[in-house]
Amino acid sequence: MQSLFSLAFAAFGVYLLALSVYRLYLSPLAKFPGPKLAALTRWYEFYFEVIKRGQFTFHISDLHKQYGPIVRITPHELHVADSKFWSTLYGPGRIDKYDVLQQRQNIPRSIFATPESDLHRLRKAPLLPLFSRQRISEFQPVIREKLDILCSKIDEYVQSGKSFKIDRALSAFSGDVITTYVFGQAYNHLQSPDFKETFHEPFMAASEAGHLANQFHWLWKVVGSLPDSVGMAIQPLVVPVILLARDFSAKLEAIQAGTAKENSDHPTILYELVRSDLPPSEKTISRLTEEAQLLVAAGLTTTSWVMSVTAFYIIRDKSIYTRLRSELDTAIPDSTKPLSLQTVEKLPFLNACIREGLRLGYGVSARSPRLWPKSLQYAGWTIPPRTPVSCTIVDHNHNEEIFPDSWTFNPDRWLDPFIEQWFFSFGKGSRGCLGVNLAMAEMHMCLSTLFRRYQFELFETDESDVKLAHDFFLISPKLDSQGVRVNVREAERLLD
Ligand code: HEM
Repeated sequence: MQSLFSLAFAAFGVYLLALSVYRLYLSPLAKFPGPKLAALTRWYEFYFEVIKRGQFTFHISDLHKQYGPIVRITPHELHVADSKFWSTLYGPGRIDKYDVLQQRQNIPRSIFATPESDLHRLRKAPLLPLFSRQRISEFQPVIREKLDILCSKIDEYVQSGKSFKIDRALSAFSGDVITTYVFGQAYNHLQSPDFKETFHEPFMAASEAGHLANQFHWLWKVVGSLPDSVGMAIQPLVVPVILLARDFSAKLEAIQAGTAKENSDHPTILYELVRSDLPPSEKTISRLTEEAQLLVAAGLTTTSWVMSVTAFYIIRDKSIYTRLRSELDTAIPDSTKPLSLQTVEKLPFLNACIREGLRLGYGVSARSPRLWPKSLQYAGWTIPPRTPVSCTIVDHNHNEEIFPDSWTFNPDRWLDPFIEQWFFSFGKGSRGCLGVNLAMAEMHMCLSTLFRRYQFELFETDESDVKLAHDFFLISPKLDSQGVRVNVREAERLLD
């Protein structure tokens, strides 16, 4: 028995040795620059993502300073820090995503996580028309209705003189907008006292757990199979995501059974997907639940975070605030009348503030590798076909040649039309953001309303509360941040 054990141990040792020799010297990626440890094992990535909690993105930026614009970051992956390469890598064409990352968010059959480009195309097709400019324009009354609720809640802070967390208010707003569009009914987080109840914490916890699931693909299955009480004891924040998925499933069952009541004022995504000509295998409750989870998470966390970052910088800088207020006062002479998206989306300075907020808020901070079917050329290097290669928005947004003084919030840089070609915040190509029109509509309507109606001041909040400190795929500032806290009063009219 003991000799059998020794034999197995020795065989494992030989296997590890052979694997190491292959990865370091024989692999088609062996010639690419980068640390030997990263080429040898994914534990390198594990250390920065799991132990150091979302630090690999920053470490990759440091590796580029040492090794140049192309670096081997894992045994199987390359990373490029070059803004000019974006349009090639994320350009049009049938490009697969990296299947190793498919399990990280526990939504492997959602469009975001689907690796194969043909299957992705099939799944995305019925969603595209629902997020067109036209459809989002027709959805304005819902955004306006949620804005009215948001303003009525802010009015209570005006009356009481109490400070509040504007990031939580915006999270509740975006959450209620997207859940209304996905299910036809909101979770009414805008009504929760001090916006305490939002999906923010569960989604962030799930997002961080994704780093672990990225290494151990069975993680979500194990957590899902545990009794809730055991799961709660191990990771109390992740269980709400699993409960949420069950709630989404129950809603879908009701829709498929025809027992849920459809809202006729606007199309509702899940009803449309159930009615779509997707094959039946694509319309199962479990598959559509994953799609719903993606839509809510993608729609809520990115948009509300970018709005919070934008709001912070506008409030902090008096001259930016005053310029924006005067543009809004002119464009919206009567702030009590229904706001039109078509009016506010044309405002140059508001637009510039939002683009700059997107630049410093990033939206998504992690890499998203693509696998090209053919070999790719980059700066004299030939990248073998189907090698996972990525660029990161954080590197691009701090490219000092394109965005000089890149850590400064400077909306004016977006007033030069030349810069538009470098706007990558919503990704590119067929895998680019599905929700860009909805996100832009929410940001324009919400920020113009808030800054037209109210005068905000920061309360015990500084830049570290909005600065990316942990890449959990979603953006996280320092972990002990208390949020973006503000005092508020009614705005006085500037132009009379
Ligand atoms: C400020 C807000 C937002 C930002 C910065 C943002 C950014 C992005 C980026 C960069 C990607 C591409 C990721 C990749 O290449 O792997 C993406 C994908 C996606 N986004 Fe957004 N997003 C925002 C808001 C939204 C909203 C409101 C929705 C609404 C549901 C949404 C839904 C999606 C979906 C479904 C995908 C996956 C698309 C696909 O795989 O084909 N996003 N987003």
